[in-house]
Formats: sequence, structure tokens, C-alpha cells
Amino acid sequence: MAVFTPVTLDDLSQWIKQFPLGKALALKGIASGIENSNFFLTTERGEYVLTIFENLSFEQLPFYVQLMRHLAERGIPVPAPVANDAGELVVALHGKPAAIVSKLDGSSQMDPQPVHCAEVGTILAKMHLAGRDFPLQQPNLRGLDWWVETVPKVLPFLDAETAALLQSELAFQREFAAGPTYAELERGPVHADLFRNNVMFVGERLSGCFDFYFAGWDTWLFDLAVTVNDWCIDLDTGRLDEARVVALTRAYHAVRQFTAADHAAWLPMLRAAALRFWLSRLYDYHRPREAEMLTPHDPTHFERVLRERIARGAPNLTA
Ligand SMILES: Nc1ncnc2c1ncn2[C@@H]1O[C@H](COP(=O)(O)OP(=O)(O)OP(=O)(O)O)[C@@H](O)[C@H]1O
Ligand SMILES: N[C@@H](CCO)C(=O)O
Repeated sequence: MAVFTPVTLDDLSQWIKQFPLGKALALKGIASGIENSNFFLTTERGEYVLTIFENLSFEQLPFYVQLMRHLAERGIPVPAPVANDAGELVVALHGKPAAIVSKLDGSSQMDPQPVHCAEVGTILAKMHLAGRDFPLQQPNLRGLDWWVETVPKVLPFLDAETAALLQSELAFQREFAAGPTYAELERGPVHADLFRNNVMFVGERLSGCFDFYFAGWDTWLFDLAVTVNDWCIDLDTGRLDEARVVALTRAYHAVRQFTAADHAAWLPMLRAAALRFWLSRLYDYHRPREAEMLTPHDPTHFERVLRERIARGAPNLTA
């Protein structure tokens, strides 16, 4: 379960008074998720989600919660943070940063079809465009610098062939990121973790996306690659399903047209997106963890995805 910091209704009775939400009526821990403690919170004003941030600091959080507010104000269906009477969106609870956000309708679609992928492509492109005038900047904290720093930490746990793949992919990505095509890619605040479990659907209609806590400044194409590498693949083999790739990328392109640099960078970015999650999963798997932490995600899944992209490439971005 994913409640690392227990909270009771009693704990909230005073604390909630700083928010314009009336009394807290019910509180229920949410079992899924591995990063934060999440609760469904019912108040006199309606249904919300209370998050206690286990790893992010008070300094890092404004970027994420302000981004959610910015996007929500522009009509993107993301959780809207609730400000307290002092206008603050992040407030201490049990000594840790906490926030209350609106609860989204719907449930995850874990067996997506092209129709769902098209919805995701549309919302991703709208999110990118809506982020263009977002004033705060924070790098993607799981970007290239983090990869360079983290690869040596996991190498000792890998056999020689796997270690060689990790090192050669990192070298490839460093070279690509230093080149002219990468420099031309458009960038801005991106979600960077828009997996199936972070999007809600009501039937075939996308009702919202959440979990912005890996968001950061990066290329729009990297965000698209992260999304395609989860939504449009066969989970057993890591292979891309062309019908879903076409549905997602066409819908994206209908809102935000691809550039020549996007076309040229598509395969390298799909590889970068696979490397990013292979590496974070390796790191989570091998680092010493606190007793109550959950079973980590399987790193070999994204190793397979990376090997697939290198061996088989990807369909061209729809023009
Ligand atoms: N605003 C929201 N509206 C409705 N449900 C939400 C909302 N935020 C979170 N949830 C629910 O809580 C669960 C856990 O949230 P979330 O994925 O943000 O946690 P996390 O610990 O950051 O997880 P991870 O990083 O592993 O995805 C989600 O799967 C979803 O069911
Ligand atoms: N989406 C990440 C988990 C963090 O949200 C993964 O699958 O490794």
C-alpha cells in the first residue's frame, strides 16, 4: 500500500480550517502509487485528493502545483490545487509538504485501443501548447544529467552485456543531445510520466490526467516518446503497435504540427524515453530502500523496450 505517512480525520480537523473546504468528513488511503501518500478526502464542499509528498521538498513543489493550476485554468483536465487562506498551495502536514487537489472522474484504461490513444495524443499536444506561457522553470530532474550521474551507480549490479548496452545507449544519447537536431526541438514544461495509470477515462472519453511530480522542462518530443512507449506497446514484448502509434501521433499532430526536427529525432527520443525508465527502475530496484517501500517496478521491461527500438526502429511520425 502507498500510505507512508498515516493521517486520521482527527489530524485534519484543525488543519483543514485554513482551506475554503468546510469540515473534513471522510478520509481514505489510496493503495496504488509508489511515490507519495495519497488519500481521497471528502469535505463539506466535495471530493478531493490529499497528497503528502514523501520525496519532494518545499522548494521543488511550486513548479508542479503551479503547473497544474496553470493547465487547469486553461481548460486542460488536470487536478486543480486548492489554495489556503494565505494563497499557499503547499502546506506542511505532519512536518511534510502536502497539497489538496480536485478529484478527477473516471478510471484508468489499462488495455488501451486506438480510440483511447487518440484522446491521449490530443490532450498531450494541448498540454504542451497551454504550457508555453508558464513562467516557472525547473529542469526535468530525471533528464540527461541524472542519467549521467546514475548509470555508474547501477553498473555494478549488471552483467557485462547489459552494462555495455546501458553505457552505449548513454553515449548515444549524450552525442545526440549535443547535436543540431536536438537543439531545434521545441521545449517547455512537460509531464514526462504520462503512463496508462496516470490518465482517467469515462468510457472512451479522457476525463483527466494527473501525477505531475516528474514534470519538468524538456522537449515536447521526449514527452510524446514517453507516452507512446507506454500506451502503444505490447507489454509482453515491448513492441510498438502501429495502429495505436498512428492514432496517438496523428491526434497529437492535429493540435501541434510536427517539425522536421521532430521527424529526425523520433527514434532517438523513443530510445531516450526507454532509457530514462530503465535507469530509474534499475536505480529503485538496487538502491537500499526503507522497509515499508513497495515492490519496485520491473526494470527488464524497459530494457526490452530499448532493445526493441534499437533493433526494429519505429513507424515514422505521421505527417
Ligand atoms: N486528482 C486525482 N483524482 C482522482 N484520483 C486520483 C487523483 N490523484 C491521484 N489519484 C488516485 O491515486 C492513485 C495514486 O496517485 P499517483 O499515481 O499520483 O501516486 P504516486 O504515489 O505519485 O504514484 P506513481 O508515481 O507510482 O504513479 C492513482 O492511481 C489514482 O487512482
Ligand atoms: N511511470 C514510472 C513510475 C513512476 O511514476 C514507471 O513506470 O517506472
